[in-house]
Amino acid sequence: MIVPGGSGGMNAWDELAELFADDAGAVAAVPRLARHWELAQGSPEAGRLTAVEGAAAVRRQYAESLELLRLAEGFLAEGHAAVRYADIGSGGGWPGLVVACARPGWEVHLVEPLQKRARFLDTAARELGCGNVTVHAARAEEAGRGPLRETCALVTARAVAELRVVLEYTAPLAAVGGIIALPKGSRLEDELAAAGAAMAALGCELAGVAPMRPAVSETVRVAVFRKAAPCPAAYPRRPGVPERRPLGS
Ligand SMILES: C[S@@+](CC[C@H](N)C(=O)[O-])C[C@H]1O[C@@H](n2cnc3c(N)ncnc32)[C@H](O)[C@@H]1O
Repeated sequence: MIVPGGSGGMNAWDELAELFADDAGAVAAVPRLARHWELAQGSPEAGRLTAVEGAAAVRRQYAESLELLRLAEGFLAEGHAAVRYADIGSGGGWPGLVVACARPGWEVHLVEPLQKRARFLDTAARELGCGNVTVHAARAEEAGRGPLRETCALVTARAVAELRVVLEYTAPLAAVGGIIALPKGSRLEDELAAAGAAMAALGCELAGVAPMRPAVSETVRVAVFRKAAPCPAAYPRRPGVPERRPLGS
């Protein structure tokens, strides 16, 4: 468990490095992640990026992002040294910019429609020396019809929408055979039960549900989908439609 820093003992960033000690990329990224946190807190252009503070932020934002990466990689095909990866609704950069820091060899695309957040992501990526990041100031429904369509080995989205909606945001970007990894809380079973029609329409299969290690989160599990078939041209629907009329509703 990550505990608050303070006088003596390990601070939360040291604890983060220890939690991911077997991931050299994550350990090497920790100083840049700490710098990202400073930038996020001090960014007037990005507005209020996260409600959590201090050591809790290190666990909620950074450990959960790295854990999502760890679990998703378990589902990626062998030989994924260079991966095109997209994060939808990146907000202040969780998990997309965290992954970019931990996997500098990956091509990372952050999709975030709010201009001030997209600007923050772009500035932060440059400040952190993440030359592998492209920020798309666009909605998922737009990005899913652009050059990224069906090209990504991995797509994530954290805290963006309910499952059947976020599948329509993410599935069009995943290559056939690619992985969509979505962290979810206690409503996962209900959301999965409601997502059957969306999965079938979008060419996705449930590959597994992977709980985070308790030291990272007692509650978050990652629903992992494999893109089994090409996404029909009808998806994603026009901006706003997936949320207003979720598939299967
Ligand atoms: C609650 S925030 C989560 C941000 C970040 N993923 C995190 O976990 O801290 C949701 C984000 O999704 C973005 N978002 C909402 N609808 C979207 C859409 N249709 N396409 C892409 N991003 C969207 C919002 O602008 C916002 O930044």
